[in-house]
Amino acid sequence: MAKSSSLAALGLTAQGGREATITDITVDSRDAGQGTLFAALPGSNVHGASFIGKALAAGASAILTDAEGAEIAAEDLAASDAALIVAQDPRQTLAQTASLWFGAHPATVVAVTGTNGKTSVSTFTRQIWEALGIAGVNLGTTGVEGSWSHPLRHTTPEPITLHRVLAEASANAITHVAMEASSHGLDQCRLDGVHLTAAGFTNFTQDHLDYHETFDAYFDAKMGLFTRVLSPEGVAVVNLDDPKGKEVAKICEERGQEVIGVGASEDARLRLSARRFDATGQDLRFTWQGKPFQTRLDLMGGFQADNVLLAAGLVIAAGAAPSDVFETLDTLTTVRGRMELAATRDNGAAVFVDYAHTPDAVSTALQAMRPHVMGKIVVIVGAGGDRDTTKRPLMGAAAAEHADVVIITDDNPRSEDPAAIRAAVMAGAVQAGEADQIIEVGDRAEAILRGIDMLEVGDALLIAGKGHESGQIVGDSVLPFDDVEQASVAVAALEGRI
Ligand SMILES: CC(=O)N[C@H]1[C@@H](OP(=O)(O)OP(=O)(O)OC[C@H]2O[C@@H](n3ccc(=O)[nH]c3=O)[C@H](O)[C@@H]2O)O[C@H](CO)[C@@H](O)[C@@H]1O[C@H](C)C(=O)N[C@@H](C)C(=O)N[C@H](CCC(=O)O)C(=O)O
Ligand SMILES: Nc1ncnc2c1ncn2[C@@H]1O[C@H](COP(=O)(O)OP(=O)(O)OP(=O)(O)O)[C@@H](O)[C@H]1O
Ligand SMILES: N[C@H](CCC[C@H](N)C(=O)O)C(=O)O
Ligand SMILES: [Mg+2]
Repeated sequence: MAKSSSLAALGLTAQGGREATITDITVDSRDAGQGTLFAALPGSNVHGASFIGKALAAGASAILTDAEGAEIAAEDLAASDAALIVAQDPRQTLAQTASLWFGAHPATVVAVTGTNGKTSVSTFTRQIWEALGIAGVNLGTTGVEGSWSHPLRHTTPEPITLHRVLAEASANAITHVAMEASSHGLDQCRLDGVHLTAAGFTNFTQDHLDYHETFDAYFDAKMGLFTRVLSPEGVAVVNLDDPKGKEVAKICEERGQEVIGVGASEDARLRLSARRFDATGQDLRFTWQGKPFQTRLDLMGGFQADNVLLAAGLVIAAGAAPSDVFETLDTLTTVRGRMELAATRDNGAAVFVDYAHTPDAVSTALQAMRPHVMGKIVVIVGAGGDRDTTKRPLMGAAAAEHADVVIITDDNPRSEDPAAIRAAVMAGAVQAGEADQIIEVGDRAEAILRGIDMLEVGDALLIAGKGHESGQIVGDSVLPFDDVEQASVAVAALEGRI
């Protein structure tokens, strides 16, 4: 039977107390039909209210918008008998409505925010649950992954998609979800209808200033996870080693949330006490409420250990026994495209693919490689088009500061001139000027081939920026491109195997 609901059952009150039967919900007038609730949202390009007339013509039975939207579409609305719901923040109302429309979501949902590490932490959280025999998925940049999977367009999907996916996960017997809360998603209240058990904070550095404009606005958007979405009964798991960590913990404590501090900091409840790196990973010693534990991680880079401990904190916050959680840590495997060993030359030199696409991530990833690399480090770096332009020179500078050879290439140029993006990255690299060699190779496949060709015994290459991505966005086209695949093809060609 086709689904339908009254406005009241969706928690909505229309002007004049009008009722309507809702058969579908959409934010896009082009998807509206008979009985649809059309949410006309204020957008970054246009107010969705400009399309109310179209939605009504298609048969929409109710319109959700704000006061501005009601004014924009006043004529169309007056001529229609559709119900009108005017909300102060229609995005937030939509999130609650979508939650009621799609029904129950898995009982345990945790979310993680921070500039870098969200995908990694949510993936490790899911891996720990699986090792504990719990049916869990992670949901974010890499889609829904785990015992049930589903592709996604956004890191944090808009509420209609999000709640549809959560309901489907639930119907597929998934009980636990670890999701990413992007700053765009938080700013647009995309996950406000999700009931969270716990929420995590990784770190705060520069990204997305094109959208948020200031660091303060960007930080406030992220803090919405703790100040708005996670209830006072929820548990906050906070990386205290980040310069903003203590401030985040204070914000959470003021809201009445239990805080599990993680990191090397003295105050951390889950405290990293020592780590030793070797060629294939690292050994960790840590304490939980003062009690010592140790584990082995077959993961490259100190930041991966930070992410693993945050994930362990989230799993504990969601109810698992700490000692059971710690026993699973040596089973964790590399997150796709995050410090992933993509290929090895016959001389032993390693090629890593990593999703570093912020200045901090480029420097973290390169510094993470140092203890594992005896020779020189070569990095291939670029920056995405139609994204924060101010991060480009900073990414170039981070590359030149921490690598011996820098090859500047294209990432996803999108609508921009790739040469201009490369020039901005180059300007930062040249100004930092610490690398022995800085070159520009626009074509990414050629840059990878040249980078791998430079590797001698003991050297390593980092291919930064695109991680798991399987395409390169040039203009409106997505051209097939996979860094891991290109690296193995290049190694095979250079070793004379193809
Ligand atoms: C900047 C941004 O986040 N924009 C999102 C936002 O679009 P918008 O509201 O600004 O769109 P708009 O073009 O102004 O249109 C306004 C409204 O009119 C509606 N419309 C438009 C045309 C029409 O014919 N009929 C109609 O009804 C649109 O559906 C929209 O609701 O709401 C849309 C629907 O929910 C999103 O698809 C869209 O994501 C765009 C595509 C996007 O690329 N977002 C990226 C930047 C993003 O969100 N990224 C983060 C990850 C970032 C990270 O951490 O790395 C993510 O969570 O994925
Ligand atoms: N804890 C961390 N601290 C600093 N850098 C990190 C950390 N974790 C990951 N990174 C860097 O950030 C890159 C992206 O990691 P990840 O995909 O987990 O982050 P994300 O926050 O999900 O990114 P996105 O904003 O694209 O969703 C990694 O490839 C690595 O270079
Ligand atoms: N979630 C990030 C991913 C960036 C990945 C990088 N390859 C790029 O295209 O800039 C964004 O959309 O800004
Ligand atoms: Mg992510």
